[in-house]
Amino acid sequence: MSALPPLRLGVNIDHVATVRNARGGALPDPLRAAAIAAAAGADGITAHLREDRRHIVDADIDGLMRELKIPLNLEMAATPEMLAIALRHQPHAACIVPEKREERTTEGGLDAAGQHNQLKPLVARLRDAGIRVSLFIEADSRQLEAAVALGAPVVELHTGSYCEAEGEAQKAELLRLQKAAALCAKFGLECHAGHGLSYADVGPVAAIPQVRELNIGHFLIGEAIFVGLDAAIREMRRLMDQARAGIAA
Ligand SMILES: CC(=O)[C@@H](O)[C@H](O)COP(=O)(O)O
Ligand SMILES: NCC(=O)COP(=O)(O)O
Repeated sequence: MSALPPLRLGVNIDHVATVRNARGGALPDPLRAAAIAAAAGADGITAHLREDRRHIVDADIDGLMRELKIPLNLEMAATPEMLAIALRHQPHAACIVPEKREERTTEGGLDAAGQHNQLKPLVARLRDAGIRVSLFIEADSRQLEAAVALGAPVVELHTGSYCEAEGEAQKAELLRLQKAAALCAKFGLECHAGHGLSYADVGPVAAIPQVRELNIGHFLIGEAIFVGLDAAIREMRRLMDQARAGIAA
């Protein structure tokens, strides 16, 4: 197999802000986490400005745009408020994610097919502003076709079901991701993946040749409590590169 394109690691710093907000103070500072992640080899930072600001808040996005030396991928719901914020900040990328106030975390992919009319103008506005638009969707051909119809150049495949499954069920979920990633190449979509990934399950997803970027957060921030953020990121990077080397050989 010819040399694969590099696999980027986006570090999601949401849950540094979760710990900070637990006491309502300024520490731990998500901006410090972003700087450590960049120094540890992260290719980008992902931050999810939720409508309820349960973790990342507007001032965090202001600070990241002011200080970050690597690309920011702003995760956002498809709302007029978030569109205005994205257009004001002009981050490198914006990833449109579904949001429910009562959810503990993202529970599934965006229904790009069912929300075509709502999403079309929003995707166009972001693209016209030069922001790389991705849609956080299920590994499903109908959603991939919808992403093409919407003019989104990138999709991020939801890996939550894969991470939660075990045994034969996890193999089936991995096959779903592999097939969707192959369809991305056929459709001309750049393929990313994320949600729930850990050391234990990142390898097979990193080994999908069409996947160009993984966005990983919760596990890394949790691991950082025990080994430090730099070491956690470097180990994730090592596992990703090891998996990638295995298919490039
Ligand atoms: C879309 C996704 O899977 C995550 O990037 C998202 O940020 C999860 O939401 P929380 O970070 O609030 O758990
Ligand atoms: N889009 C996925 C992401 O940014 C991180 O998800 P998680 O690793 O925090 O579950």
